[in-house]
Amino acid sequence: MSTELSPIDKAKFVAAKKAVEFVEDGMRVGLGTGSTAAWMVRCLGELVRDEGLKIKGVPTSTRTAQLAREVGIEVVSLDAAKWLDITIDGADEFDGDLNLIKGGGGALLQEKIVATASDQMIVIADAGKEVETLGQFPLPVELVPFGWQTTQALIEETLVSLDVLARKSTLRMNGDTPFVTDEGNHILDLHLKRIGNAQQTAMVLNQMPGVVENGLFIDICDRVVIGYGDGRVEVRDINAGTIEENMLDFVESENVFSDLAD
Ligand SMILES: O=C[C@H](O)[C@H](O)[C@H](O)COP(=O)(O)O
Repeated sequence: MSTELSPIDKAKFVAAKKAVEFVEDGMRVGLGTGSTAAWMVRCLGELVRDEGLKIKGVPTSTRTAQLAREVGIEVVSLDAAKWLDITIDGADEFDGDLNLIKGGGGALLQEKIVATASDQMIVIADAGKEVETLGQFPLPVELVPFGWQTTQALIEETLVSLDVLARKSTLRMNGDTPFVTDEGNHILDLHLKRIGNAQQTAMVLNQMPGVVENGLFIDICDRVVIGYGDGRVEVRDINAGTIEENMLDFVESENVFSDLAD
């Protein structure tokens, strides 16, 4: 079974497998969105089914909510949970300070609300997501549909004052129509190449009328679990640096793989 996985999927899987070790019985858990987070939801589902782990999961997208229910996790709303013990989510990029770019899958708004309402946020990622400076991955910005072109023009104008290398932006599409988020908004992807001051960029973007949220997660993530294609995992803590490195076994979770729908 494991030989069917590409090295990148193996890396995502081992990161997810390691991260669920931080989830304890009775916890309220924020469930991220994306291909890496999907592994984590499946691994949690396995613990719920096979080991009787009792958790309440707060999903960050309709996709994740559906998957969580499929694998047997009790799903509750954030308002019902009120506060979360832990959130585990993927990322598009992370830097040495564990600041992130998220939103490649368009779920950044719910993801940021959920992560911010958690005692700790753990990011799971393959090693290729680590960057020296954020910005090679296009920065997603969620916009209300009303007047989005005006908002885009305002953003492009304002980028001139920010420490970024490039300033192109594109509306994310879903075929011939604009992509629509779970909250009914659009996503503008900012092709900045290098974001010199991520905190300032995040603040300036969020002050603009029409902008709902941006994909920069600054000072939110506590730990990153980095997975490698050969099964190695590294746990990096915001305060303590690398706190654990080991190898994980692919075979023990064959039932997680066999559940895979995509
Ligand atoms: O909106 C999507 C999320 O921020 C994802 O967590 C992020 O795009 C990473 O996704 P993946 O694990 O599929 O690379």
